[in-house]
Amino acid sequence: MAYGLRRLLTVGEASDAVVAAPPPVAPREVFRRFWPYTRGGRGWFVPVVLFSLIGPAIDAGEIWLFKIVVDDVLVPRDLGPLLWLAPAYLGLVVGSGVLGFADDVTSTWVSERFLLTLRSAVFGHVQGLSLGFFERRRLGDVLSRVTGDVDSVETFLLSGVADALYYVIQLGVFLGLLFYLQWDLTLLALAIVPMFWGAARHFSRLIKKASRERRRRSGSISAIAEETLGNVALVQAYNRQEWEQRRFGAQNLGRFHAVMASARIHAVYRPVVEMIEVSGGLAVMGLGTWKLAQGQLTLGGLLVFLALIGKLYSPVRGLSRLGTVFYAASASAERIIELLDQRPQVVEAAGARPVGRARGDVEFDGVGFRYPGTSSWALSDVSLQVAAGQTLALVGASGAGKSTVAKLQLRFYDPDRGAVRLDGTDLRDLRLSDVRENVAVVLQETLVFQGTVGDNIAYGRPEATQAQIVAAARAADAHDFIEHLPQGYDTMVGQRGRTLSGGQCQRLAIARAMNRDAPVLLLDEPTSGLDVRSGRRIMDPLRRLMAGRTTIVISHNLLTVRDATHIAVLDRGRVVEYGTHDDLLRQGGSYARLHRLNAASGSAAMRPVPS
Ligand SMILES: Nc1ncnc2c1ncn2[C@@H]1O[C@H](COP(=O)(O)OP(=O)(O)OP(=O)(O)O)[C@@H](O)[C@H]1O
Repeated sequence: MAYGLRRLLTVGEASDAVVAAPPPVAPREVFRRFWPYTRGGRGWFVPVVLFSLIGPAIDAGEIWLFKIVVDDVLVPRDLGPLLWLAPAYLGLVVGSGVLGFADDVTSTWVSERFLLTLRSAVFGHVQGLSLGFFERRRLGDVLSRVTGDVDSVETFLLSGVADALYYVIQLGVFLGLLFYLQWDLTLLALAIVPMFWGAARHFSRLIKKASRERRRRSGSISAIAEETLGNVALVQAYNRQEWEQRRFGAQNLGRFHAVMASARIHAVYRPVVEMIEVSGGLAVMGLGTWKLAQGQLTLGGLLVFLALIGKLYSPVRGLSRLGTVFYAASASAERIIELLDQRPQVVEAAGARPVGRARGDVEFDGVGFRYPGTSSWALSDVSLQVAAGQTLALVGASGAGKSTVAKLQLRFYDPDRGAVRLDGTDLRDLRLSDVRENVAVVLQETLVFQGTVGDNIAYGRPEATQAQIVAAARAADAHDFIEHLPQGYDTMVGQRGRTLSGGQCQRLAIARAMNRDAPVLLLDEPTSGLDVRSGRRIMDPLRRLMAGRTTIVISHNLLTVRDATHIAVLDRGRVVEYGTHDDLLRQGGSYARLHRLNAASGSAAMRPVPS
C-alpha cells in the first residue's frame, strides 16, 4: 500500500529533456528579485488590503444575521424582527457585490500592471544579451519563458500574497467570533490545524517538483516546435517529418507525464484535506450537540458556530493550497531569474566615448579569439589594416574564421587577445551603439522582416524619407523589381523574405545598407547562394555601395576579391597570405594556385582549400 502510494506520487525527471532545469532559488530571493517590478502599482495595494478587511466582516455580518433569524424568528415563530432583518440582509448582499466588483477590478489592474512591466523588462533584457547567448540557447525555450513563465511569477508575488492576506484576515475575524461564541468548541476545532499544515508541507514539495518538470518540458516543446517549423523547408526536403514528430512527441509525452504526476498529487491531497476537515467538524458537532442538550447553547448559536467553522476551514484550506500554488509558481520564477541573471558578454565601458561618424580606418591588431566554452582558437594573432575607403577581401576555407572577423568588427564578441580598432580607438572604449551605427552589413543569409519592402529598406535608418528609400533602391538595382510588385514599396514581404527570390532579397539588403550610409561595410559572402547571373547582376550595385566606404568583404567570388585593395587568406584562424591581388599571384601561394585553377575552369568562384 505504502509502495503503491509512493509510486502514485512519483514525479519522473527524465534526462532527455531538451532544456535543462534552472538552479533552485529560495522564496525570499524570488520576492527580492521581483519586488522592484511592482513599482507603479503599489499605490493600489492599500485599497486591495482594505477590501480584504471588509470582505470577511460582511461575511461575518451575514452569518450573525442568520443566528438572529434562527433564535428570534424561527424558534419563537415571530415574523416581527424580519422587518428589519430582511433589508439589513439585502444591504449586506448589495455591499458585498459592490465590494467584489471593486476588488476584482483593482486586483486585476495591479496584477496585469506588474505583468506588463515584467514582461517588457524580461524581453528588453533578453534583447540586450550578446550574440553568444543566442548561439548557445534554444530560442523556443526563451520564448516560452517570456510568454508562459512570466505569468506564474505574478501569482507568486501579487495574487498569491493578496489571497494569503485575505485568508489571514478571514481567519482572524472568524476565529475572534468563534472564541467569543464558544472558546472550548473553538479550541477543539483548531486541533486539526497542525494536521493541515503537515499535509500541505509534504504535498507542496512534490508539487514543486512536478511543476518544475512541467515547465522544463514546456520549454523543450517550444524549442523543438520553433526549430522544426522555422526550418520547415529543410525538414520536408529531407523527409524528416517523422523524426521531428517523434522528437516533439517525446517532449510532449514528458509534459503529459509531469502534468499527470501533478494531477495525481493534487487528487490525493484533496481527499486527505477533506478527511482532516470532516473529522474536525464531527468532533465539534458532537460536543456542540451535548452542549445544546445541556442548555448551554441555543440552536441558532450552534448552527452559527457550525457555519463559522465551515468558513474557518476555508481560509485554512486556502492557505495550505496556496503553499502548493506558491511552489508551482516558484518553478517558473526560477526560469525567469536564470534568464535575468544572464549578463551580456559584451558590455559598454563606464567612460565609453561617443564616435559620431567615423572616418572608417579599421585595424585588427594581434587578435586572438576563442568562442565561449570552446578550447580551440577561432582566430589567432590576426593583424589586418584597412584604411578609410579601402577594401579588404577575406578568403579561406570553410571554418577558417572569416565570419568571426566580421563578428568582432561588429563587437558581437570581444577578442581574448589583441584589439580591434576603429579610427585608432579600441572598440571597447567606444559606445557600443556608435560602433554599430558606423557599420552596415550585408550577410550571406539575407534577413528580411515581416513588413513592407519600404520598411525593410528603412530598417537601419527609420527616419529615411520615401525619396531616400527609392534612391537607395535605385542604387541597389532593386527599384525596377519593386515597382513590379503588386503594391510597389508597400508590398508586404513575408518573414525571411520567403516571397522574394534570393537575388531580390540580396538587392533589398544592399538597398538597406545603402540607406544606412555607414562608413564601414561588412559583406559576408553576398553572392553566395545566387546563380552566376544573379551573382553578376548584384556586382554593380555592390560596387556602388562600396564606393567611398571601408569594406571588409568575405567572398569566394573572384570578381569581388579582385577589386579589393588587399586580400587576406585565412587558414585555421591565421592570416597565411596578405597583399594585393598581384602580390599574391607573384607569391605563388594558395591564392595563386586557386586563381590558376579558376582561370583554367573559367569560373568566377573560388574557395581556397588548405594546402
Ligand atoms: N558560435 C560559435 N561557437 C563556437 N564555435 C564557433 C561558433 N561560430 C563559429 N565557430 C567556430 O569558429 C571557427 C571559425 O568559424 P567562422 O564561422 O568564422 O568560419 P568561416 O571562415 O566564416 O566559415 P564559412 O566560410 O564556412 O562561413 C570554426 O571552427 C567554427 O566551428
